[in-house]
Amino acid sequence: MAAICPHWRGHPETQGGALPPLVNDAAYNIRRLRAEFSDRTVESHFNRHQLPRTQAQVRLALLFCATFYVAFAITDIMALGPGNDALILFLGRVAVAVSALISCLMTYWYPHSVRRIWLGASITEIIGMAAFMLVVIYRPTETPWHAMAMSIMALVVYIYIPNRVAYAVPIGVISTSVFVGIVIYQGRLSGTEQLTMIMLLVLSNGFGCMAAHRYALIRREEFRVQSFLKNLSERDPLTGCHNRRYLQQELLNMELSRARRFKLSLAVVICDIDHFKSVNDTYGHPAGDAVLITFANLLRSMTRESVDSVIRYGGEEFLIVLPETDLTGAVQLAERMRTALISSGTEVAPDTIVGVTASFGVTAVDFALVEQRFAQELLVDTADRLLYAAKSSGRNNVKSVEFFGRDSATLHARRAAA
Ligand SMILES: Nc1nc2c(ncn2[C@@H]2O[C@H](COP(=O)(O)OP(=O)(O)OP(=O)(O)O)[C@@H](O)[C@H]2O)c(=O)[nH]1
Repeated sequence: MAAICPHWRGHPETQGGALPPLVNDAAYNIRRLRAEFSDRTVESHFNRHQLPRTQAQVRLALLFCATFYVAFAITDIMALGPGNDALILFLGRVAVAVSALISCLMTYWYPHSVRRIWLGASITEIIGMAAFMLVVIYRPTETPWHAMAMSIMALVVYIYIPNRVAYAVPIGVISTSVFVGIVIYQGRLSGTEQLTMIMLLVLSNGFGCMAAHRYALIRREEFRVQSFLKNLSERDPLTGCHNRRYLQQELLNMELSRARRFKLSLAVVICDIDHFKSVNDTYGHPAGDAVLITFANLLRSMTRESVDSVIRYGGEEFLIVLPETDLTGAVQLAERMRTALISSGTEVAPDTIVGVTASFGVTAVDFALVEQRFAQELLVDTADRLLYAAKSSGRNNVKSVEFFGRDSATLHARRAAA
């Protein structure tokens, strides 16, 4: 039975080692106004990448703000004296602290969710602003101090508490407007004082917005450069496939430990274009390159996006890692690839189509049966030996064997090569 599971998706966090999407101008465009990547996949990749830092920042920022918020209750009591008014303000301040605490706890309860961080931060900010409006209403004689506090709070919302710019800006602007409305309604400031206060608040909001916007852009620019370098070091520039370095340093270890942990099957296919040298010799190196690209595209188009990985293993040799796939499924796939390659061709010059065949070595390990540990190279070596067995027995065919660990692999590979 083929065990290819078309809907398999790794958890976002366990995909930590996964490559970001290929860097191209369109995918990594930043929408200047929103200060976010225009491509949603890239934006969510960016947010996942930032998640641990965002969680740490949000916890520190909210707890720091909540502590100060509650501490300022002393000034309520000093201004209003102990009584119902001070109690109402105190309850408002406690509500902010509770909301901040819950938002911090949410970063532990939902450690993979960026959206919940934004939700928690936004709700705490809104409750904080609402509680502050109560202070403004109950302590109407201290408007200049409130205006100063409002400026600081707006800056905190824009810059200090991590949030989407698209959420922070409306929260900052609306709460500042409500504050100005209350102050004008209270009518304790002269026209000149009101104008001065409004201009100062516009200034702090403007600077806050610009700083938040600039910070969001800078972080995305950094991410774009990092992704570009990661792609350079982990992808083959000709075909866009992963390169051998990525396979050996990250991918195979990650997939093997995942398969071992969940007792799943994992298949490895190595394939190599037959008589590729003669393509180069007959049509030239650029034509050979074009054939390699066709082959790589065919392999990629026949594997599951974000699940399987196609690696350019050598010159004209490709390795495919198929998670949650047993030997039967992998052999079926290799056969489909082999026949698809026969019926495809590459136009290397006007009216010149080059057709090639390929040989395949396939192996799979079922961790429900194999408990012993083995070096990742052993699995790849087994597939490689099967490839050479396929080459020796006339090319354009598929050789396979189940991998049972060190000894059985050698035994089976020898048997298959015989
Ligand atoms: N065009 C092109 N050729 C490459 C590239 N990398 C390796 N090659 C060529 O691939 C060819 C591999 O030749 P061989 O190893 O003899 O294999 P083959 O001719 O395919 O023969 P079999 O594998 O035994 O069927 C060599 O001529 C290399 O120069 C590349 O990036 N582009």
